[in-house]
Amino acid sequence: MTSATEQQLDDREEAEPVHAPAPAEPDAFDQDRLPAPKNAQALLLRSLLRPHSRLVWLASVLLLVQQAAVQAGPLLVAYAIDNAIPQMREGRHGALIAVACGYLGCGVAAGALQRAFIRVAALISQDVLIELRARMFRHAQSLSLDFHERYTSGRLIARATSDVESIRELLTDGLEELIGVVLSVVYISVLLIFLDWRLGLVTLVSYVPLYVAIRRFQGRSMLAYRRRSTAIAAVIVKFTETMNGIRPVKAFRREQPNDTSFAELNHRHYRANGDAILEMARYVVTSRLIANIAVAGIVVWGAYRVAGGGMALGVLAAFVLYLRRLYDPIDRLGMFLNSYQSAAASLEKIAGLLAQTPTVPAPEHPVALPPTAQGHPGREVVFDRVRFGYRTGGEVLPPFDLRLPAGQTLAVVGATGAGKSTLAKLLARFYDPTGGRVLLDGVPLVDLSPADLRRGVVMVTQEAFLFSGTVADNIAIGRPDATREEVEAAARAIGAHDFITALPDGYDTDVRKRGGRISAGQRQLVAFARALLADPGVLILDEATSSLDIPGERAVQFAMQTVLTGRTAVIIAHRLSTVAIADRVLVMRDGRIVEDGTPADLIAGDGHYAQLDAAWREGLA
Ligand SMILES: Nc1ncnc2c1ncn2[C@@H]1O[C@H](COP(=O)(O)OP(=O)(O)OP(=O)(O)O)[C@@H](O)[C@H]1O
Repeated sequence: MTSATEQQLDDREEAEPVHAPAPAEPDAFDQDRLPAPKNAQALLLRSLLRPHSRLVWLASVLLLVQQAAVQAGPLLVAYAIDNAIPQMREGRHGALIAVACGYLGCGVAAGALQRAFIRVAALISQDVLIELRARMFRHAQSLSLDFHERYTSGRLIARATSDVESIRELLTDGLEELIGVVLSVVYISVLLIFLDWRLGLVTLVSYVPLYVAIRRFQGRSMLAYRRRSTAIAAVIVKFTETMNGIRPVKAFRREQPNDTSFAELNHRHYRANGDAILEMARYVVTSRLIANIAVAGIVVWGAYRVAGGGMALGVLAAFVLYLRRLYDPIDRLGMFLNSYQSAAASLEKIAGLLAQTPTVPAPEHPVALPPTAQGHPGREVVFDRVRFGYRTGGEVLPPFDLRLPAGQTLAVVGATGAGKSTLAKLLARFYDPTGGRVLLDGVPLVDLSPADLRRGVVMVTQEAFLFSGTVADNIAIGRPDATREEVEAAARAIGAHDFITALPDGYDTDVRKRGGRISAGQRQLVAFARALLADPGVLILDEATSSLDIPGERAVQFAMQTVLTGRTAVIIAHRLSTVAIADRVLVMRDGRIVEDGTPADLIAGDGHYAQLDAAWREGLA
């Protein structure tokens, strides 16, 4: 589990001053930006757009033609000044009418094409966003437990909300303008050269300092956006972590310190945002200055040439109109680049997340579990020279062998940190051993299909988590195709039927809306009913450490015995009463099995379990 301390360390890592020089290479340990192959972003984008390739082509053609219609205007003005007006002086109005009709036609066509483009682009962007969210959800669910223990749920929420939102902003607001500006620069440059190559060349020369300014801005603003995106993720992480842990927050009066650390994170986001805006302001000032110098130079030179008869007045007028169209959006280009940078930073993070592969992969060629003996759901479990260490630390379980015959109930006891949960997690295949194999009825767990594995082994965790939905839905998670009768039968067998029917809507009570009414003991009963319905061959119970009242304790004990009947079971036991019902007890210390025997045998000895038992009994007395 990611402890609060680990989280704070992560937060502190992210809390570097914003103005500190950014590292040249992204830090691989900065978990907000997971390492990904270099072209992961491009591949992701391509894979998202591929199903819409026809629409992408259609949108491109619409935009190309629309820009051509838009850019025809100044050419028509030049024609009107240099040809239509002289013809009017001779009493011929045809050319002017043709120009006016052409201007109007281009305007109407540009509008209609833009409308069509917006509709097509909206179709593409909506589909891309839906697919992206679905992929992230699917992928995050498929990733193994060790990923989720390192990458907090707050970070995942940040990916699915603020990062997807910045991509949405680009797709729905910025992309059309960005491509429009690029297209208009290309069209206008060609037209300017066509109108007057000398002045056209001067315009092209002005692109050099503009290009330098844009590149500079892009580099700096990318860093600013990365910082901003990391900062907003930290804000979301802090927010979700605090609200998820609202009970300990209240119990330990953490409100004030939380306010302080949240304010720091919030302020960090504020500063990162400020940096991005400042970069934008610098760029706008520089690009305007360059544009104004270029326009002034071209107008002066153009005026001399018109005065000297080397250039038509209409051509100069068209030139000035085009220059306005060229340089005006260059300011806005910074803004669009900003939204592009922000989306690129987000896409980078999402691509990093999607590039993660499960460390506990499903087998390519699954092996089927053999059927169990008639009327006997239990399966044999074998740990064969198994050893294990978490990725982030040393060896937790040195090599060991363990065989559980089908139907045996094993209680695992030991001090905190002894390795009990780790052993259970290996059996549930939340992790794969670093060495050796875990076998279920002779089949290695790594060879079982996910469906067979979940039918074979079920783990009931301490917190007995309830999902939003009704009580019946929560029980049916054990077997989604179960009928209401089967759900009720499981609840009855566990002894949960009476309390469930006493709830306001019985089995249809929404556990989230009325979650407060379901006590810790009752939650455990629901979790047992769920496990009973799932009917696994092997059941792992991580017994809750919190003690219940005596009737609650009895109810849970009864339910536990019901659910264990005939199954192979591993119970991480914290109560004497639980160990007493086990066929066998395993005592663990520092990852090693130090005692193994029946409860009676171990009590009769003078080992660790005998001492533990004596202490328990003393406590009870
Ligand atoms: N996700 C993890 N990453 C790294 N180390 C871990 C992780 N989970 C547990 N550990 C370490 O592995 C060792 C065994 O932990 P484990 O949770 O299996 O003990 P336990 O006996 O179940 O303890 P408890 O009774 O407190 O739950 C401990 O040293 C613990 O710090």
